[in-house]
Amino acid sequence: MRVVIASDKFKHSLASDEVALHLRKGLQDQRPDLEVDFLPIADGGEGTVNAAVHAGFSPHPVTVTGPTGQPVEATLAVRGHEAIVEVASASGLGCLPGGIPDPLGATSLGTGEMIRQALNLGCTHVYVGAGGSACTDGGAGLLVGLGAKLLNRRGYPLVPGGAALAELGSIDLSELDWRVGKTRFTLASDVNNPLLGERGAAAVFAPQKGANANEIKILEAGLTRLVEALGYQLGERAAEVAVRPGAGAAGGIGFAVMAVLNAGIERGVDVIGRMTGMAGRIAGATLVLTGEGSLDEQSLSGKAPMGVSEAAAAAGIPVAAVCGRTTLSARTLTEAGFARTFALADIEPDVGRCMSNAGALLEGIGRTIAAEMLPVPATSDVA
Ligand SMILES: Nc1ncnc2c1ncn2[C@@H]1O[C@H](COP(=O)(O)OP(=O)(O)O)[C@@H](O)[C@H]1O
Ligand SMILES: O=C(O)[C@@H](CO)OP(=O)(O)O
Repeated sequence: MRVVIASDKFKHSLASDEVALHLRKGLQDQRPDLEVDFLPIADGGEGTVNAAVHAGFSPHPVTVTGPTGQPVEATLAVRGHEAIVEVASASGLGCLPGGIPDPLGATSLGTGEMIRQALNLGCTHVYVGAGGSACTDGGAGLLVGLGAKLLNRRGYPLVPGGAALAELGSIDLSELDWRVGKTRFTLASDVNNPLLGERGAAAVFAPQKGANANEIKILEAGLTRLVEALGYQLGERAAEVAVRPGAGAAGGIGFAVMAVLNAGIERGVDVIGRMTGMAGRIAGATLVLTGEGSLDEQSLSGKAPMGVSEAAAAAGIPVAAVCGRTTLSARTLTEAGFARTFALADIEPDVGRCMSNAGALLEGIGRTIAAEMLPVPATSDVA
């Protein structure tokens, strides 16, 4: 009997492989006979490069400019002519010095620099893994990292960050790295939000980057100006791309890579699922476990647990969700395909203890799942 664990990270408490290890321990405490297959999964955000490396890509360390200007060590995943660039590893919340947010000033420059490194390595298909970013600059920094010139209304180079975009005078794409036009780009997105408006990058994701209500308005004005200024270069295409699903991913990096780099879009979980051979690994299992820190409305719009749930449904295998907390109703969870959902917060209501004690709580859930969701072994299976 085999159980597949394909969980995303629990942000702020456990990485994806830690989640899997604790669940496996709990399952095997209860059922030592159980075979547990660990499938690292991610949705474009944190852990995407790690999952790709598990799938056979080579890690390639690079030093790039972090979200607030300091150097950060990031990692590219490379296999043949394909590269995976993870926004979170160059321009992510985890790259902020001392963890201090900078919602107005944080830049995606390092992600652009990392794409350039991928081009230097001869890669001709670059996946840009979106999610977990610290910035809301519409990918303006990323474009600068690839050679674009952004000038303010007085003709001087624009200050980095989303707030400064309100002062954007013009964008010059003439010195964009020439290899961009010869490269295939795919946005591996964790969300399908548009760039602007109440479902946009600033309104939905800037609060988790430290922005208050007034700062959200400033960032929204900056992103609006970016679309307008790019319109002088790209015509109506700029406004068309801004409303596309995924344009609001990673603080609007989705917009820049689709509008300027002509990227196609795919759900990050589908990209990683394909690379890790998820469908084949799930086939023939008795049960699939997936999850993430917070199972919420955002999860339903294409994050890792949904991709795993769909793959399990296609193979006719039951799937259970394990999460730190969920804001979804029992009915919604069932409709999303989860036979059962286990939330750490239901066992330990104190948030601090729930975060610090996540490993032990997951082991308890693993034991419960083994006892309640797995068929009793035939007597001949028991030693
Ligand atoms: N051990 C835990 N217990 C309760 N909630 C948790 C735990 N770990 C993470 N979370 C919640 O999940 C949130 C992170 O969500 P997650 O789904 O992991 O990432 P993302 O927002 O990138 O999709 C945290 O801010 C926290 O609210
Ligand atoms: O980086 C971001 O702006 C968001 C959306 O892409 O990421 P996450 O889903 O990890 O909150």
